Amino acid sequence: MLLTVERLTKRFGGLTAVNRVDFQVPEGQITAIIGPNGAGKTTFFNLISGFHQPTEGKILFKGEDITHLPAHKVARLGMARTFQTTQLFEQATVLDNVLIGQRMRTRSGLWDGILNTRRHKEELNRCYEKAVDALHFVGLVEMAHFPVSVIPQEAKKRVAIALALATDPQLVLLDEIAAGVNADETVRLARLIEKMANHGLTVLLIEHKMKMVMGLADKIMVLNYGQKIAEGTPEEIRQDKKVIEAYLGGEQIA
Ligand SMILES: Nc1ncnc2c1ncn2[C@@H]1O[C@H](COP(=O)(O)OP(=O)(O)OP(=O)(O)O)[C@@H](O)[C@H]1O
Repeated sequence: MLLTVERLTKRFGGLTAVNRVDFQVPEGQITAIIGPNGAGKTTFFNLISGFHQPTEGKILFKGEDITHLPAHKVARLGMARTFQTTQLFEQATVLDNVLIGQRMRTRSGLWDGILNTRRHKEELNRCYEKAVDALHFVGLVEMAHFPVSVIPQEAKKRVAIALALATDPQLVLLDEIAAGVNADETVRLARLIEKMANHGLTVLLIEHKMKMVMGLADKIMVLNYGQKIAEGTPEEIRQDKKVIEAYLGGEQIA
């Protein structure tokens, strides 16, 4: 298992956003987390990526205990997450966004940037190569020098993915990557996620678009009020009574 989570719990005052969740992410597969609004999905992502400290529980990544590691250290170990496209720098180019994002995610301070040594320059060259590779992978190399403000929404999603890929991850966390794009764009983004898995990356995604999740995921975990209420293949999840109940009156999962 690439990622193992044991009894993971996060309380915000009296509210238990994530409640004793046991969960595993197998290497090389696409795993999805679904659940109604407020179910705890984003909090779960924030916990495993080191942005929130768990109240209880344990997180193992590649066999290493990362429960109390800060986000930049988790990133350096090979876990990357996407953020909303609103966090991109609109006036900067696509390439600069990837370069800046890569540094922000894997560095804790500015000291290594200020000490402008030869080692530092070599590292910058490596960063540049990785950023260009990532743009190739997501199909954005032609837009590398466009400001983010002029590119379409789907391309912005691809920039967000390139940002994650440029940190050289083994596990990529995608947080609602298909939100706010149309049906054709959603299909194209799904193809890109498949391409990531085909290249050996492990993908964990939160997604509200059920058709996309059902078509993509090898395994799905369902959260409701912070608890895991089901886990299984898309087929198993579709037929699960608890899942159907949790979604009644909300979105359709069929
Ligand atoms: N920093 C915080 N402080 C207090 N409560 C929080 C905080 N972050 C999340 N919560 C609460 O925890 C619960 C779970 O929220 P979370 O955003 O993880 O759900 P979600 O499943 O991602 O929802 P959505 O699908 O709407 O994004 C909600 O009741 C939310 O109000």
